[in-house]
Amino acid sequence: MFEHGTLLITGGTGSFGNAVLRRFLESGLDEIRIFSRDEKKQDDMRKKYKSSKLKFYIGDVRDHQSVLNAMRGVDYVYHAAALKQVPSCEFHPLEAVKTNILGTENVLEAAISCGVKKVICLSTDKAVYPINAMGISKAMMEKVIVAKSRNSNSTVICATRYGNVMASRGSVIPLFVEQIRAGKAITITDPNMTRFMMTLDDAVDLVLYAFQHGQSGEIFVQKAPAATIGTLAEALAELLQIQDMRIQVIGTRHGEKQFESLLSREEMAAARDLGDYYCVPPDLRDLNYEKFVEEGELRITEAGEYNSHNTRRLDVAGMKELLMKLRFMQATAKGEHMEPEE
Ligand SMILES: O=c1ccn([C@@H]2O[C@H](COP(=O)(O)OP(=O)(O)O[C@H]3O[C@H](CO)[C@H](O)[C@H](O)[C@H]3O)[C@@H](O)[C@H]2O)c(=O)[nH]1
Repeated sequence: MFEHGTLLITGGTGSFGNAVLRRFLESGLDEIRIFSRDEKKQDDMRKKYKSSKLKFYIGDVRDHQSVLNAMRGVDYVYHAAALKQVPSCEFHPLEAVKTNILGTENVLEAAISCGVKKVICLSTDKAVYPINAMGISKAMMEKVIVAKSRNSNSTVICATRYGNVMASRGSVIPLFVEQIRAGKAITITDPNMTRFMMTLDDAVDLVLYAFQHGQSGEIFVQKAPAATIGTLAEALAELLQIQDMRIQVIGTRHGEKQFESLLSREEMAAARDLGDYYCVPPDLRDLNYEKFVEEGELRITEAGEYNSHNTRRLDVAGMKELLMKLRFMQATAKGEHMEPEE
């Protein structure tokens, strides 16, 4: 899709950064810059990809100067750097503010001042009706994105929002597999809890779509099916041919929702349905606030949110089919060991 140019990936050593990089290495880009704090992971990537297109920048999105140094001469930015662990953000909320909110401000300001053409920022369903510090900081990040997009004529700024990425590092699927392999009981929080189920490949498709079609201030949302955790556990047991799987119900963890929402009611009222995706246009009410204070909208009253309880629900067969699209599960079902999806 890119004929030429330079792409900067913040958080480029993480799973999203890596997945996007793999796709973009085959594009016409001249240079791809990986920006992260992690020297060791950068070195691993250098050895793994062995590409002269790749350039590595040590820095932190919290440090404006380090972002600016990496931004000069850049055409496109994929901003994936974030603190994304729910528990750590809960205990250290100001760290989430610094990385997720102020770090994004730094990236966008640097991009605007360096004349970058397009920036795509990564968000999460936990930013919708947020209840934990990670989600709240990502919700604020989205507000910063939309506010910045109002003031920037030359740099297009968009976001993509996802549900859970299946089999990502530290997530429930590799955990259940590990527990099953060790002959332990699997620890289910609540068998009726639902989550959107999405592959990393789907996530990358949405980034490409946003780079191609996004207008400033738009948030692109991946439509996805959902499943209960009980269904997920049953599907895994069938795929791994476990007859007598033991289950321990441990209860809901702190900061955890029974279901996730990908679009709020207000957003659903305004969203464009693009088939596989929704596009939420920016709120362009001007700074006079008149419409905000004095006018309501009936279409908001009539709309309903889009969440993992009311989206298409996978049964055990559907869940198995989706799981088997993952390289991680294909290897696991054959009894091979594979690291979680990167
Ligand atoms: O032992 C467990 C762990 C999880 N779950 C359930 O499995 C689902 C998914 O849990 P994950 O931990 O895989 O994903 P979360 O939705 O909790 O959030 C994860 O993905 C987020 C990114 O969106 C953050 O990275 C976060 O820290 C990380 O835990 C949830 O319903 C959870 O209750 C269990 O049943 N048992």
